[in-house]
Amino acid sequence: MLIVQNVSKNFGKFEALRNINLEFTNGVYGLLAPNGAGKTTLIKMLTTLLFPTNGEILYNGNEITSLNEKYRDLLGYLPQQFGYYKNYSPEKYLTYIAALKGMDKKITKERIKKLLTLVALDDVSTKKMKKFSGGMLQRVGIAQAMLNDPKILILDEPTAGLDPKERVRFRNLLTELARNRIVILSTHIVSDVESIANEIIMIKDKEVLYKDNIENICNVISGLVYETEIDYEYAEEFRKKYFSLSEKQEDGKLKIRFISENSPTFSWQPVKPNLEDVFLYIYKDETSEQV
Ligand SMILES: Nc1ncnc2c1ncn2[C@@H]1O[C@H](COP(=O)(O)OP(=O)(O)OP(=O)(O)O)[C@@H](O)[C@H]1O
Repeated sequence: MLIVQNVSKNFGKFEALRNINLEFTNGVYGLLAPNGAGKTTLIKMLTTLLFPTNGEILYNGNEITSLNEKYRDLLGYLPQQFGYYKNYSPEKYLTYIAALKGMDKKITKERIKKLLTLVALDDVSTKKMKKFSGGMLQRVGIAQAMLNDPKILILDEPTAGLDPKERVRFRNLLTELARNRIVILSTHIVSDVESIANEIIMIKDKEVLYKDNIENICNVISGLVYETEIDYEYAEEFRKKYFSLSEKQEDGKLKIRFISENSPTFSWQPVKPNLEDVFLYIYKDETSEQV
């Protein structure tokens, strides 16, 4: 089990994270927050690239930095930007990374073959990566992070640049990988984690706001989400009164999904909140550019 205990991180006088407490067992965890909330900072501490200013991170009761190599052997990490050599093939690249990790040559060969099949790159294993799509490169990145069969797999914004089809494939792969390990996935895109995460962690104002399953998180705004149809002329006034979640043109009217804490009128349809609704509501004060 991986435990983050009373962890804070300051950069000089700037406080990036405050009093973070988290527990991870096997499964997929979605670290979901807008850009700049501190996801990468938390991930860098989990991967020992940064040290907490206060508090500690424990793996099976031991402080991770004191475990040194032993911890890094348990860890697979795909950073936001992963470096690869475009003139290398996936096979050559993975062999190179395995050598850097000091892995046994015989084991390496077998392992690379299996991993390339797992990430569906076996048919291009000897092709140079320079012609690969974003999705193919991300899968090479995952294979690289999986080389040592890690107990903890950490992926920082792994779906950036993937098309919708590649995202689906990627999600299915993660579910497969999470059966017997901790997978922590950071993203600011709700749909990346909505269908696969066992738990969602949301960070707001430098602290953990929620760490729970999706149903419980959605219950936070249960009874507050509605849909209704209004005339376009009335839209601006309506948006001032209620928080608009989404809007769609339908038969000359505006179909609007929104949050209201007032008692409903007869023309409002109560609807079940989803994770996107919670995300938009929780981070409503952040600029839309950040979200
Ligand atoms: N080395 C650093 N020195 C000073 N401030 C930093 C440093 N690294 C991060 N920060 C600040 O800490 C805050 C959190 O940054 P972080 O990169 O962890 O956010 P994030 O949620 O991962 O966003 P993104 O997805 O854009 O990386 C930001 O305000 C950032 O400017």
